Amino acid sequence: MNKLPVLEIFGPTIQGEGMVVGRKTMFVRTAGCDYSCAWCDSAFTWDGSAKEDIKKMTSEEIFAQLKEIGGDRFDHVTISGGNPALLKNLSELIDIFHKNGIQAALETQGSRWQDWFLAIDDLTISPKPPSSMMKTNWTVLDDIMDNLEKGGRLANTSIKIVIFDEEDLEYAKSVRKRYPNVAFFVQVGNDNLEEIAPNELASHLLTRYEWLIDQVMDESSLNDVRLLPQVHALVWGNKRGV
Ligand SMILES: C[S@@+](CC[C@H](N)C(=O)[O-])C[C@H]1O[C@@H](n2cnc3c(N)ncnc32)[C@H](O)[C@@H]1O
Ligand SMILES: Nc1nc2[nH]cc(C(=O)O)c2c(=O)[nH]1
Ligand code: SF4
Ligand SMILES: [Mg+2]
Repeated sequence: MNKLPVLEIFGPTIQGEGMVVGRKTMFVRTAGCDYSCAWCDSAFTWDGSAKEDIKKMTSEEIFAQLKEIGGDRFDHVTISGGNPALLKNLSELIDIFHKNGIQAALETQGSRWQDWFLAIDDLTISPKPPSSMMKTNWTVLDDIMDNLEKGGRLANTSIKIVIFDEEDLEYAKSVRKRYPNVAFFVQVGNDNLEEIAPNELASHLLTRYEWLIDQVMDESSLNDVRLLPQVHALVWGNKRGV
């Protein structure tokens, strides 16, 4: 029986980021990542600190838990991590969603391809800028975008770049230029993962948002783009499971 490493199942909540921001959704968060971004807001998925909480679950068990906590109050599930693209066998889970009239979204960084990407309804690829300290493998990312285009999935796909500084903006510009036919989002980086007061964080992130808006407004190579903060961070701060 195919089992998946799961760290969190929660919702319904709003999708706080990117292409379907604001949409009511459930979340399934898988364990494990091939990256270790300097500013990862979900480091517990890969740094060992939540090792004891990882549950090996079948697709049926995951769906049963989603129904147990979400009832009939959802029709959309976002799979995030960690990097869910490390898992070969997510087709079964996506099939269960679709058979039950539920759409599937994915959050991944574009470092690995899986054939089941072609079945995802809202696919977010989030390549990592220099501030993350990670290095983009352009060959892999080109292949992913190519496979999605050949599979007729570009309308279901978006690119989302998190921005902390000017160097990240340059990186975003190069990604935009490389993949001009894909919906493109820039997202405010949260550089205060220790803050526990949501209002303090919101006020700080809105200042960062204004800075990002100013930068992008001045940039002719970033015209057909959307800029967003993480809405869940504005509402709930750094709280987990929201
Ligand atoms: C935790 S990651 C999991 C999915 C996948 N590993 C990825 O990075 O795309 C989910 C999203 O949160 C973003 N993210 C992580 N840390 C962040 C931070 N400190 N500020 C803003 N966005 C962040 C990532 O770039 C990604 O788009
Ligand atoms: N509400 C909410 N929206 C999100 N969008 C992407 C998230 C993620 O961690 O992947 C996330 C999350 O953790 N919570
Ligand atoms: S790729 Fe995603 S989960 Fe992995 S370290 Fe970076 S932000 Fe965190
Ligand atoms: Mg998150």
